[in-house]
Amino acid sequence: MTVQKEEGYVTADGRKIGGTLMEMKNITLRFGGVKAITDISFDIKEGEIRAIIGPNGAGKSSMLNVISGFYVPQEGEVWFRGAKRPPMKPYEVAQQGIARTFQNIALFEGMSVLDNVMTGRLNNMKTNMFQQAIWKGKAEKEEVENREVVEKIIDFLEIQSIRKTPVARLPYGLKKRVELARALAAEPKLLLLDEPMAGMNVEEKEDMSRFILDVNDEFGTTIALIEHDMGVVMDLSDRVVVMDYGKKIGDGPPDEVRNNQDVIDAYLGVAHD
Ligand SMILES: Nc1ncnc2c1ncn2[C@@H]1O[C@H](COP(=O)(O)OP(=O)(O)OP(=O)(O)O)[C@@H](O)[C@H]1O
Repeated sequence: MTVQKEEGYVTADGRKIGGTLMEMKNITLRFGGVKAITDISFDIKEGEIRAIIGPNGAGKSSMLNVISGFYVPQEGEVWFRGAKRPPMKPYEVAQQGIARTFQNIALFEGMSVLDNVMTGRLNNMKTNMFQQAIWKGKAEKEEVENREVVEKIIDFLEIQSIRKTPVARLPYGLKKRVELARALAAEPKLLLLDEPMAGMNVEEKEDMSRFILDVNDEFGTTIALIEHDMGVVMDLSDRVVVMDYGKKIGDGPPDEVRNNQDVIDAYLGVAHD
């Protein structure tokens, strides 16, 4: 088991990483007889970019789904912002400040980019539909505030020119960027990215990498991601958890993980499909 440290650290490039934001303690998740995750512990610190990697079927998606509240593990504890999290619905987890993107894009294809990004703010709205109907002023003020946040993110991700375009008409790489914009619109404390580069060409991957780094830098958003592209993972991440057959076989900065013999055997050095 890893030693959990409360304090932060300074990265090789001089960024200050804060204390523990999330802690997974001895998580075990089963689907019937299949153990997708076996007794895994790790933490995510404020402001860091944390990757979860491993061969196909290692349990990465299952772990992301535990973090996002989609699956409740049979054993173990999930701690977030210093408190043990009781079993929660995904929307409650979202309200706590955890947003995510999906492996297969999950946008409203017929709606414009702007409207899609606005849906990311639904959890942040204080007035409900009834209040909006009878209390126009307050709802209008909220709408203006929401618009401001959304426009800032649209500018930041450089998608101003397509804000009125229906998502269905966009190329794949831009759709992925719109999905990132929608997740950011919730102003999350922790952003989960499920294979953000999957299916992208080299140029699209470079763009996405830059945006992920800029989001982390500009908004201070803590990011946890699953990714198959090893080059991307090693370049982007501050620390990496490596899973294989549901178990944790490595945990540390990219250079350390890269030289871990178990990791080389399981994933990096050995062809795996
Ligand atoms: N809903 C489910 N029902 C039953 N078994 C599942 C379910 N989801 C995952 N599994 C099993 O749990 C194990 C881990 O799967 P998971 O999808 O988490 O791995 P992964 O590392 O994300 O894989 P990939 O890289 O291929 O997406 C696999 O053996 C998988 O078949």
